[in-house]
This record gives sequence, C-alpha cells and structure tokens, in this order.
Amino acid sequence: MSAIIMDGKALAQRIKVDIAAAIGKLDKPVGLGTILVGDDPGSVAYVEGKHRDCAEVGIKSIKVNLPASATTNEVIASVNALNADPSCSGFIVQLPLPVGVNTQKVLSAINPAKDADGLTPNNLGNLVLGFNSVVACTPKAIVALLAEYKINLSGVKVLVIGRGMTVGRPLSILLSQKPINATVTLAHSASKNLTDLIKDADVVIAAMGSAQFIKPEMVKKGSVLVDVGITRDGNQLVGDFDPKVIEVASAFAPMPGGVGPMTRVMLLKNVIELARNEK
Ligand SMILES: NC(=O)C1=CN([C@@H]2O[C@H](COP(=O)(O)OP(=O)(O)OC[C@H]3O[C@@H](n4cnc5c(N)ncnc54)[C@H](OP(=O)(O)O)[C@@H]3O)[C@@H](O)[C@H]2O)C=CC1
Ligand SMILES: Nc1nc(=O)c2c([nH]1)NC[C@@H]1CN(c3ccc(C(=O)N[C@@H](CCC(=O)O)C(=O)O)cc3)C=[N+]21
Repeated sequence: MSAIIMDGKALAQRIKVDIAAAIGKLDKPVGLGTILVGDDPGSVAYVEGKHRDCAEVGIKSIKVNLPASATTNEVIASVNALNADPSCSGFIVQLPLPVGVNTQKVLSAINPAKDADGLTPNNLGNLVLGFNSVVACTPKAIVALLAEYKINLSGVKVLVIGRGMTVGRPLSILLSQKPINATVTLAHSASKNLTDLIKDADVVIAAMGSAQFIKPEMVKKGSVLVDVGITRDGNQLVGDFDPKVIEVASAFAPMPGGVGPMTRVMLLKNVIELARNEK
C-alpha cells in the first residue's frame, strides 16, 4: 500500500486565490499585525512567511519586532498599540515568547475582536463552549485538510499527540465537537501506553516536535496520519513521523508540505473574518 499524500501546499495555493478575490470585494482594507519578540530563526522565518502571504493576497501587514530582552510590560504595550490601531484588523503574537515574558498576561491583553490566532482566553473559552469564535490556525488547517481529502472523522478513533496551546489542546476540543464528532484521545509525554494508543487509532495527528518518533511498524494498517511536529536539523525540517509510514497508512499529511502551508492561509482567513466583523 502507498498512502495518498495530503498536499496542503497545493490546497493552500488554491485557497489563496479565493482569498485574494474576497479581499478585492471587501469595502475596506484588511491589515494583519505580527508581534515578534527576539530573533529565534524559526520564528523569524514564520513571521516573514506571514508577511509574504499578506503581500500576495492584498492584505496590509504591520510588523512589530521587539528584542529578546523585552519585558512583559513592553510586549503588552505593543499589544495595546495594535489593539488601538484602526488599520490593524487582527494580529498575532508569535509563540513561544522568551522565558522572561509572561505569556498568560500577553495573550490576555489581546482584544478578542483582533485575535487572529484564536488564542485569547475569551476565544478559547468560546471554542470550549461551542460558541462562534475565531479558531486557532493550525487546528483549523488540520480540519480543512482532512475535509478536502474526505476523511470521515465522525465516530472515528482519533489520537492527538501533544497538548500544546497552539495545536493539540484546541484541536482535541474542536474534533470532539459537533459536527466533527470524533472520539478523541489526547496523549502527551506522561501517557503510559502511547505505543498501544497509536496502534489502536484510525487517525493519528502528531504535534510533539519529536523527530521521526512514529515508525511504520507502530501504526495501524490503513490509518490516516497527519504530521504537524517540527524539529529543525540544521537547514532541514523533520516531522514526528518516519516518512516510511506511507507504506502502511492510507493517507498521510507530510511535514513539510501538509499542515504548515494550510496554517498560513487559515491565518489570512481569520484576519478577513475579523475585518468583516469590525463595527
Ligand atoms: N506545521 C504547523 O503548521 C505547525 C507546527 N507546529 C509544531 O507542532 C509541535 C507542537 O507545537 P506546540 O503545541 O506549540 O508545542 P508544545 O511544545 O507546546 O507541545 C508539545 C507537546 O508534545 C508533547 N510531547 C513531546 N514529546 C513527546 C513524546 N515523546 N511523547 C508524547 N508527547 C510528547 C508534550 O508533552 P507535555 O505536555 O507532557 O510536555 C507537549 O504536550 C511543535 O513541533 C511545533 O513546531 C506548531 C504549530 C504549527
Ligand atoms: N502565535 C503563534 N501562532 C502560530 O500559528 C504559530 C506560532 N505562534 N508559533 C510557531 C508555530 C509554528 N507555525 C507554523 C506555521 C507555518 C509553517 C509552515 O509554513 N511550514 C511549511 C514549511 C516552512 C519552511 O520550509 O520553513 C511546511 O510545513 O510545509 C510551519 C509552522 C505557526 N505557529
């Protein structure tokens, strides 16, 4: 067996064409802000990618870069400036923040109506309650990619590995809700029987950042696998799955080329949604 490759790069490119058209029809400009603290090469690259995407579809982008030595109050001051900036429809604070900065205080300072990442307590609370809210980009990207490939999740055993704030935790909530209706297991580094959980799952979504942790012999034949985790090895990006899993799986979203490009377009979608909702 050789798995169908879920091509997030191609799908993201198609969605971008629709996004550019939607922006052309809006009666107001759309602006996305980014706040980057420090100069971690991975974070710098992601933020630059977001600004390139904006330029491609006609979204104005606002770049705020702070040194790694910035204090919590200095980061919050930048958050407040974007909260007050009428040209900024929505913005993100690139995570993780340097260790000295209080992530809870920073995320809580973001105006929920400008929360392009869906990571404020207000929007995550709405997600838990099943109320309408801005959904975090990576969970939204994973759901959209699986839907494109008509992967049925209803009543299906889905294992999410990793309970991080940007991926695993919000994803587990989203998948368990109507209309998706998956039977979700959320695993993490304290999970005792992870190998058994992987073997038993119909769908495995790995967001650990543990290079090639999941080998072909660990997964169920015919399962659907989504690689989200990223480990940097020099210039190379390595996912959480050994790429040879394609010999066992029925469908595989690779990293790179799967969820990442979709995450970027979901951010663009979120910021348009925020611009549309502006009063
Ligand atoms: N492709 C994309 O678009 C995106 C990719 N990412 C990548 O996804 C990964 C997750 O991101 P994020 O949630 O922010 O990261 P975090 O570091 O917050 O979370 C990682 C999670 O994985 C768990 N974990 C780590 N190693 C193991 C292991 N060996 N066995 C079981 N669980 C393990 C951790 O467990 P514990 O909680 O117990 O420590 C934690 O819950 C990262 O590699 C990140 O780079 C993130 C966003 C977008
Ligand atoms: N507030 C916040 N929101 C985020 O959404 C957020 C964040 N912080 N911090 C870091 C993670 C990581 N993340 C990625 C986005 C795109 C790719 C992506 O485009 N990946 C390409 C490869 C890119 C390359 O080659 O470098 C791919 O998988 O094909 C990857 C990872 C968003 N994150």
